[in-house]
Amino acid sequence: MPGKLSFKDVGMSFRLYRERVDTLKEAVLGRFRHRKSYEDFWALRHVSFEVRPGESVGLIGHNGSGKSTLLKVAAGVLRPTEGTARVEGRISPMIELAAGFDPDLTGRDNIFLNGALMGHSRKEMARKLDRIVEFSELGEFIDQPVKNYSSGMYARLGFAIAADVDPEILIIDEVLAVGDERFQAKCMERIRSIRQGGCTIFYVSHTMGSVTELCDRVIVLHHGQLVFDGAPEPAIARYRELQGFHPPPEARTA
Ligand SMILES: Nc1ncnc2c1ncn2[C@@H]1O[C@H](COP(=O)(O)OP(=O)(O)OP(=O)(O)O)[C@@H](O)[C@H]1O
Repeated sequence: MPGKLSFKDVGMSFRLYRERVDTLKEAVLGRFRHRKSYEDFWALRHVSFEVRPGESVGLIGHNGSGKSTLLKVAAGVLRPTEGTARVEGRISPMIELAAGFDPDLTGRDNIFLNGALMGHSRKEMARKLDRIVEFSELGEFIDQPVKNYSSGMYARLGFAIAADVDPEILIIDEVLAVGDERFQAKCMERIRSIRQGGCTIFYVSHTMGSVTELCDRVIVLHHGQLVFDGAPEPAIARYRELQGFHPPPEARTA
């Protein structure tokens, strides 16, 4: 059964601590300023949307617009400060490189660890192991501690696991960006087939071509607010307009 997601008026704030910047001179002159030593920063505010079973939804926005934060709330890694985020179904998050990996364990052991986190028994994971290792193309590195991996190697393993644990909702963050071109193409192929299998997909990317290709619908975040939710083309146009970006005609869908 494909899963679904529902966000109602979700807000996520972080407390940003400031260092006091009063200089000695200011102190001597008695010009103390009483500043707050922290402020609350809303990375997401009033975000509401639904992802229905089997839908493939894209999430785009400028750097720092709140995409990863939204995915972390969806995956239950962060609890929203306001509102409610509901997830129905087994979610397979590929959020940030190395999330969910224990750096001291080998790639192989991390496959079992991630499988367990997803509710799979050791026996089930042992059945999937060869396929995951083969897809990751890590070769003998699979028996090295993952702290020795490059970012591309992390991404390969992360993707290979997430794509093979029979998710009901597959969350894909920008991880593909660090893989080399050939591996990216292989991942896209796998995502297409997972999508055809009816899995619900939530896809974050800065590569508009892949968003257009993979997504039925696209959500645009801008400074933590949801500013558009609709068809891919107008969503991308809105995103570019907000950035004041006008691509040359030949790059419009790239
Ligand atoms: N743990 C945290 N503590 C404080 N601020 C945070 C924390 N996590 C995220 N932020 C801030 O929240 C904002 C949104 O960050 P987020 O990583 O969600 O953006 P993003 O859209 O995924 O960006 P990018 O495209 O660069 O990956 C940023 O200003 C970031 O600095």
